[in-house]
Amino acid sequence: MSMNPILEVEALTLSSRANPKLVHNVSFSIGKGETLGLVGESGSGKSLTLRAILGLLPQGIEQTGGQIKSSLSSAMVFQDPRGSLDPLCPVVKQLAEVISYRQGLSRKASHQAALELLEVLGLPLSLRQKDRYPSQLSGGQCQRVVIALALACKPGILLCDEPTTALDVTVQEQIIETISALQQELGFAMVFVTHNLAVASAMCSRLCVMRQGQIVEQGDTLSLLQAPQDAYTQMLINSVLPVPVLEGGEQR
Ligand SMILES: Nc1ncnc2c1ncn2[C@@H]1O[C@H](COP(=O)(O)OP(=O)(O)OP(=O)(O)O)[C@@H](O)[C@H]1O
Repeated sequence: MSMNPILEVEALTLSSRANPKLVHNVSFSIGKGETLGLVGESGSGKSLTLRAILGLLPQGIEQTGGQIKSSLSSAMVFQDPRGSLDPLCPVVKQLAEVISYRQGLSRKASHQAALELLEVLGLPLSLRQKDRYPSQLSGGQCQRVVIALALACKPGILLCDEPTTALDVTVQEQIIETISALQQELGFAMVFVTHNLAVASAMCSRLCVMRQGQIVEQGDTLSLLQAPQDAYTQMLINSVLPVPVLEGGEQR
């Protein structure tokens, strides 16, 4: 648990009619500027936990136990970048509308702020024109826009739900670097969901390992990866494929 938490999730339980323990008794906290990773098998409740923090649970799912205390606002970067954007609205306009709504700026100032934010996110000038739509952007460029949309809310906590899963490996690395650099600059805390333990170890100071709706182990990232206490955590670490040894060469 963090010493001065800005987000405390205490004994969170999320239920649907079919399953009262989709997420069960989940507790963790994060401090200012800290990054906590949620890792674990598919369907273990990572995304639902993020959505509960955001206050946007899917229809049919309810919080039936525990509490979430947060002193700062949250914004979320979803898994599927293209699906997170309105295909019929120009990219700059989508961002300007969020800025206008969240920051109360005029139309002109919001447009200018949107252009600046897209530049910060590394979107080329050609794609920052007024008539550019999401379909004209690559997956990585869409994800940069989605991150810009989240940052337009000036969040104290950025909730990242596998933000690089839909992208190829080189673009994944660029996006991770961009998020890390922005965190350094802006100082937001993150809850970062990933299947990738290498990404988790690079991004997160602490990890929670989830299985079947529960946290089976949590702790400092290095200690947890080097000396996992729970059998499932050990299995998760062992399931990372080693880089094959090339004949006559050393393992890289
Ligand atoms: N809208 C929904 N209605 C009913 N059940 C849902 C809904 N969304 C998720 N669930 C169920 O809740 C459980 C947790 O789902 P969640 O999406 O949080 O898993 P996850 O750990 O994020 O998985 P993944 O890594 O595959 O994204 C799963 O059993 C899933 O089927």
